[in-house]
Amino acid sequence: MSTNDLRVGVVGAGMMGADHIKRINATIAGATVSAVVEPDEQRRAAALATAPGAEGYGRLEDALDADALDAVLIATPGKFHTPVLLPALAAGLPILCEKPLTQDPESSWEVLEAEQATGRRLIQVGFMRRFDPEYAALRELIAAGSAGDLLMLHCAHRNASVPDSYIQPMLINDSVVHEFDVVPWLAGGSIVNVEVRAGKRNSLTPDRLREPILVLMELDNGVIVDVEMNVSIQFGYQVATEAVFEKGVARIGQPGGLQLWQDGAFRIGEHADFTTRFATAYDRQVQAWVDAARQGGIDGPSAWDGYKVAVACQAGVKALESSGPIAVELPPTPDFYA
Ligand SMILES: NC(=O)c1ccc[n+]([C@@H]2O[C@H](COP(=O)([O-])OP(=O)(O)OC[C@H]3O[C@@H](n4cnc5c(N)ncnc54)[C@H](O)[C@@H]3O)[C@@H](O)[C@H]2O)c1
Ligand SMILES: O[C@H]1[C@H](O)[C@@H](O)[C@H](O)[C@@H](O)[C@H]1O
Repeated sequence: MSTNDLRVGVVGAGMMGADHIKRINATIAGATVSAVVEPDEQRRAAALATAPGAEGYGRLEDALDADALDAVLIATPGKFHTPVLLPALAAGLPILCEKPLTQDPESSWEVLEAEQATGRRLIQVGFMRRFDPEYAALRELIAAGSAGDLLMLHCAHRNASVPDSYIQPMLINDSVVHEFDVVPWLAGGSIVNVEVRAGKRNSLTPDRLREPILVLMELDNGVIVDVEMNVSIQFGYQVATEAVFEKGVARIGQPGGLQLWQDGAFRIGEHADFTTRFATAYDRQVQAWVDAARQGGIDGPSAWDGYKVAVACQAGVKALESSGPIAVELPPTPDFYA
């Protein structure tokens, strides 16, 4: 650790938090994990074993009292983001908050108000797809217009399987949440409505879920988008987009692993889960945040972006339970985020 390093407190040392702790100490320049905040003693001890020099705490407030950190990375489950965001904001610290910002628009609005009260934009939301090189290339192509105007996006979001804790609304709040952020960022418009269609159920889907689903979005610039959301596809993890332009078609997220010709067949390796598919995106996201946090700011999706996604998710969950499109209605952008 260099004395100039940003001292990062990681809150929540489950799957994602443990991954970020390793990333910060092994890959990221200018930062060290100085505090691990995790109520579960076993998980805290396991994380501390990978973070030499870090201190362990059960609550963020205790780490703040000990002046143990300069910035906070939040990796608690979404329903426990607000109780961590509010004290971190009150302490005036830069924050990287894993998606979603919070579970609903009301609590996200409360967080926006708390951030505005600090007078600074301190929250970056972990919509890491914006840092994926392929998404960035597609966004540049769309903005350049060299293939003509963008007309449609076909998105596929496929998980091999999901844990027992994954319930029906999470198809939207935990998974399509990524498309609700990245699609407007790619296509340069706002979501005006969301519709969900559920067709034939996968017999391999856990009993508590009804999927795959098709999520349709209309943007205010006329672009329409479909997302196949699928969490029982078995073969691996695949997040792909096909963009249809006036004069061409572009694809991202195609399998890019080992190519193997054997036994009269041709195979290409595919990802098993998001940790490898988005490894570069997570690294770039955390490095951008550390660089900005060292200057006291953020460099990525803002709390306002998180709020807009919370409104889209609320419409998406309603659409899961009804038929036809549900409007996505946003209040005017507060001056602070304009
Ligand atoms: N960007 C991505 O691709 C991606 C992938 C997976 C998860 N996530 C997000 O990361 C976050 C964590 O997900 P996960 O799968 O690692 O969850 P997890 O359940 O594996 O781990 C969460 C940890 O937080 C701890 N925790 C709960 N409340 C706490 C509190 N108040 N203070 C400190 N620790 C607390 C729990 O004990 C647990 O160890 C979620 O917001 C999730 O949506 C993002
Ligand atoms: O929490 C995870 C994560 O956000 C992944 O990026 C997404 O593909 C999964 O569907 C979701 O369950």
